[in-house]
Amino acid sequence: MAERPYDVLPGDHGNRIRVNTHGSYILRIPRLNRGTAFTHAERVELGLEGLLPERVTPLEGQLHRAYTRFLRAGSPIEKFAYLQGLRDRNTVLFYRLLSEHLDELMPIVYTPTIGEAIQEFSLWYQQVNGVFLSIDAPERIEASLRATGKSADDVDLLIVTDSEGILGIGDQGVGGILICIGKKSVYTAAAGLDPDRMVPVVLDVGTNNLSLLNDDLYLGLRHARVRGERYDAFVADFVAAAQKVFPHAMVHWEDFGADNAHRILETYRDEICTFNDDVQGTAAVVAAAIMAGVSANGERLRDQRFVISGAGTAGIGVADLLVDLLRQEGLSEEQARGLFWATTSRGLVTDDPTKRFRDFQRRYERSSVEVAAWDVEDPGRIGLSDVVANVHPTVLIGTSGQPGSFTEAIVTDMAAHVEHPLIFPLSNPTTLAEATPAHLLEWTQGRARIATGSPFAPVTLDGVTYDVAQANNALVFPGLGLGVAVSRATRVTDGMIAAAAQAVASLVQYRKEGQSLLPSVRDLRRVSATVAIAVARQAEADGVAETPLTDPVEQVFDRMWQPVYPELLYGKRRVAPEQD
Ligand SMILES: NC(=O)C1=CN([C@@H]2O[C@H](COP(=O)(O)OP(=O)(O)OC[C@H]3O[C@@H](n4cnc5c(N)ncnc54)[C@H](O)[C@@H]3O)[C@@H](O)[C@H]2O)C=CC1
Ligand SMILES: CC(=O)C(=O)O
Ligand SMILES: [Mg+2]
Repeated sequence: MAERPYDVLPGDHGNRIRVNTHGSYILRIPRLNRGTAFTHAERVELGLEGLLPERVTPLEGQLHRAYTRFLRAGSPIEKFAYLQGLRDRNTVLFYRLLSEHLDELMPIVYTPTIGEAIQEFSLWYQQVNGVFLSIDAPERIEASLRATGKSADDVDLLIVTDSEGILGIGDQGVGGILICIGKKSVYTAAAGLDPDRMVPVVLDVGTNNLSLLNDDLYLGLRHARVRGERYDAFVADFVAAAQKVFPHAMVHWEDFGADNAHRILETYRDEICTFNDDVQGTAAVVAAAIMAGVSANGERLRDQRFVISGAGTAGIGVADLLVDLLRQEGLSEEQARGLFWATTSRGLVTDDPTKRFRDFQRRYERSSVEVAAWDVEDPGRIGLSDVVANVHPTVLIGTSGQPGSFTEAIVTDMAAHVEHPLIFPLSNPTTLAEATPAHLLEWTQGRARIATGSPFAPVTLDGVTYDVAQANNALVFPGLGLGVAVSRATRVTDGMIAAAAQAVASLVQYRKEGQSLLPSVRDLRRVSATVAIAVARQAEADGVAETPLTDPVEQVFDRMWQPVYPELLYGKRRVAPEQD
């Protein structure tokens, strides 16, 4: 292999780098570039004299400038574009800015703004660091992974989408690469995964989005989504190539359509180290919020009745993990499943053979005998209001992408039977939330305990300020990825997902009305480290860890990349950061 422009040397949180190039190239490599922070001595040493304005600005000053520039960018999508440019110019500055203003920048680099950026991908296109794989050229997969210039030990994580179910905005074709890039940013900001050690990948299998197919600017394959055997063979080819080129990398699947999400996870979970964020990451964070809410009510999980509105990728993932946790409370699988009612666009999942429910949904089917006794509006489609009226749920979870579907009538009905209903409108982006926290609190006179998918501002009602928990898988996947990397886990077990949920829940002691059910996004680094330690310990307990855990706290901390300018080793010399 040709000499690489730089090598990250072991130790010092990934911040000792050997530079193998010279001059202006250095400014074009985001991991090496310090822009105006290069001191005069460094500029001489590295051949950068005359390529930068005279005045040196250390990192602190650059942060001030970048933040000022960020604030001046007008709309959220302009802020997104600014940050995208910054990330591609200067890795350290971007991640330092993100870490220092996490709650302000996350909604830009992640949900909700990322949804808009994905929809506008082809118009706003600028080169991105990721891999584009075409179903029409499966023979190129391996070469494309190798074209990243990374070798077997360089990659911890592949973040992969086929873009069929991006957030709640559906099929977005090749633009889905941006969700992988957004997740990558969160992995680094939250858990310190080295940004160089992750590769975003889009599997371009075509799109059924007619607006994209009819858009001259659209950059992906111009044909309908390929399904069936060819699709499965393409995914299998990808997995085989990934195993060959990056044998130690976990494969993170993101935003696949419901069928493929569950099927792919089932196919590969016992074969490779893999994880579906929408199914398992969401499940862990939602379970954590439910555990916090249930214990705030002085109850147990087994005392609850759960209604899942939107029995798709995320909804069924949540139900499956809750069933595992209910079994830990002593219920049988059947008893645990009996506490769930799940709805889809076709209404309540029942054993009605005339309805086309999917296999993974049928695990939660209710018997026709049970519902025959219900008083319902339309027996042909038992909707959410019927379910709530007949079940009196204590927990209502929204993963349907149907904005406003938690109506005032449904919520007041639920709250008429439960002192503190747990109501989680989880759909993203913000515009797709099933209800707003302000409405939920107003309709329940402040009694509802709420968690949302996208961020919402606190709500004040009758003198109480309610912090709204953001039940987003961002509280889980970064720590999970870090725990897997530290332990070099060869599989992601159900136990590791449950451990992640319990780790998040352990960080919340619900003491006063209005408190959030989950730790704040501001605390993401602490949350992720806690999740990582729990996951690594569980990997060891489950016999899937390749690296022994001698001192998990130290091992996790050591592995976390810090956004500071690295020590550059240039030839035989050391180019020290920030000295003039
Ligand atoms: N907060 C978080 O961390 C996460 C939130 N989500 C959100 O959940 C939503 C769904 O995502 P996925 O599960 O990936 O999508 P999906 O397409 O797999 O599932 C959506 C489900 O909603 C059902 N549905 C559609 N209309 C309905 C209606 N009127 N009533 C009841 N059910 C209906 C569909 O039949 C389908 O089963 C999205 O908005 C997504 O952003 C997803 C993953 C993580
Ligand atoms: C958060 C996330 O993964 C989703 O909305 O799909
Ligand atoms: Mg997702």
